[in-house]
Order: sequence, then structure tokens, then C-alpha cells
Amino acid sequence: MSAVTAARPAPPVLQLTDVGWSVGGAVILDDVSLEVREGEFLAFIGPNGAGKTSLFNLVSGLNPVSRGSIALDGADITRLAPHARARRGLGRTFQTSSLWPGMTVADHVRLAAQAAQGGSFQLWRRARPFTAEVTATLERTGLTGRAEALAGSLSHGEKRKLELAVLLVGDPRVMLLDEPMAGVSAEEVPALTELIRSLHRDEGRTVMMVEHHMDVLLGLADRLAVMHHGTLLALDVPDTVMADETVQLAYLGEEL
Ligand SMILES: Nc1ncnc2c1ncn2[C@@H]1O[C@H](COP(=O)(O)OP(=O)(O)OP(=O)(O)O)[C@@H](O)[C@H]1O
Repeated sequence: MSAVTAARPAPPVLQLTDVGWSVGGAVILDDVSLEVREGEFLAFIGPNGAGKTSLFNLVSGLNPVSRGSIALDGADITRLAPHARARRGLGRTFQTSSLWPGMTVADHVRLAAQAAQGGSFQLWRRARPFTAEVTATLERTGLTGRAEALAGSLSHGEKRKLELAVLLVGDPRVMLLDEPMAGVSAEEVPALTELIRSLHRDEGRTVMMVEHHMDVLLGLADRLAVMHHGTLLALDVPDTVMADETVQLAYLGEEL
């Protein structure tokens, strides 16, 4: 490999250019520009209300941008609907649980697999064995032993794993994870962290993750993006961001 090739950074998989979002005259996000590289783990931090979830909503297409543009693999996706972005490999989880409490773990994964293949929902065929994909997804997320449990009976950590399982059947290349550790007990954090690490390191998925647990992020993130009052305050490797005085000021009164 030549020195020139070795030094070349991975191409950007996602590009945000001057992205802004306003609601009812209030500017929630302003002028956010950033690039996420192929295979990168980019973590988003920032005080409450800084605009992290709002930014994920724009990237996933849940809300339309007011200004600027978003590109995936170099193609403009600014006006694409969420399902069209998902088909191009962009998937997300939500800060609050998106599960049906009265439905089993296996049926969540089975439905998601059918939806990803564009098929109709066939829950009445419950007697049939799981497809290889459902079995593999349950195994991969550590949920095999809980396949017939109702989602409502799961611990917070298991619920987060199931949300990841539902996301994974769509095989996203770029995953947006919004506070996956929220509500999860301290005992369950390490296993969930390892699962997310393996989706990134072993499977090469690009990850953007909002998280308040800095100890979790520092073991996972290649770079940290700091949001503050709807703007991107800093974006760099963790050590540089943590030492940044402007970042420390933004967190004044809160633990970084
Ligand atoms: N649909 C909406 N209409 C009006 N204001 C909104 C809407 N969604 C978010 N906001 C406001 O935008 C700001 C940013 O919210 P957002 O949830 O993106 O912050 P966050 O950084 O994710 O916060 P947290 O860490 O607490 O989850 C907040 O002031 C919030 O009240």
C-alpha cells in the first residue's frame, strides 16, 4: 500500500451541510455541518435540550429540514421519506421505547423481518419455526432465551436489545442510536455496550449515537460531536473535545 493510499481517510457516508430546523419561529437547529466517515462511530453529546434528538429526526427524515441539505453515499436525501432512507441503509432507534408490550420478542423480530422484505404481516403462522434470519437476530442480540416473552415483561436492557434486533433485520449500514442506555440498569450496561461495540467493530456498521453516559461513549466513540443551543460546538477525537474550554463552559453546572 502506498503512503498516499494509507493516509487517505474513509469517504464520508453521511454529509450534513448547513442544516437548520425551525418550529413556530423558534430556531431549534442552526447551521449544522458535519461528515460521518464510513465505519466511523460518532457520538453526540450536549446538555439537555441542545438539539441532539432533533438532529437525528432530520437525518432519519422524521422531520423535514428547514434549511440545508443531507447526503447519504454522496446522493441527496434531504427530501426523502424515512422509509426511503431506511431502504438506502439508514436505520434508527428512538429515545423512548417503540415496542408493543403485548407482543412477544420473536414476533417483533418476525414482523420487522417481513416489513424489511416488503412482505405482508403473517403473525397467525406462529406455529411455523422461526426463519434463519429471526433465529440469528435473536442469537446475536442475546435474546434467544426470551423469544416467547412479551415485550412488556422485559427488563429495560432487554427492551433496548429488542429495539436493536428490530433495527438489525433491516441490515442498516448507518445506525442512529438515540440514548440506548436510557433507563438501563447498571448491571445491564456492559452487555448492551458490548453488543453495540460488536455491531460497529465486528460488522463494520457506521454508528451515530446520542448518549449521556460518558463512560460508555469514551470506550466506543471515534469522535465526539458536542451540540449546544442547536449548534455544533465541537467535533473531534474524545481527548481533544474533553479538554476544550468552550465545551467545558457549555456544560457549566453539569457533569461532562
Ligand atoms: N416538535 C417540537 N416543537 C417545538 N419544539 C421542539 C420540538 N422538538 C424539540 N423541540 C425543542 O427543541 C429543543 C431541542 O430538543 P431535543 O429533544 O432535540 O434536545 P436533546 O439535545 O435531544 O435533549 P435531551 O438530551 O434532553 O434528550 C428543546 O428546546 C425542545 O423543547
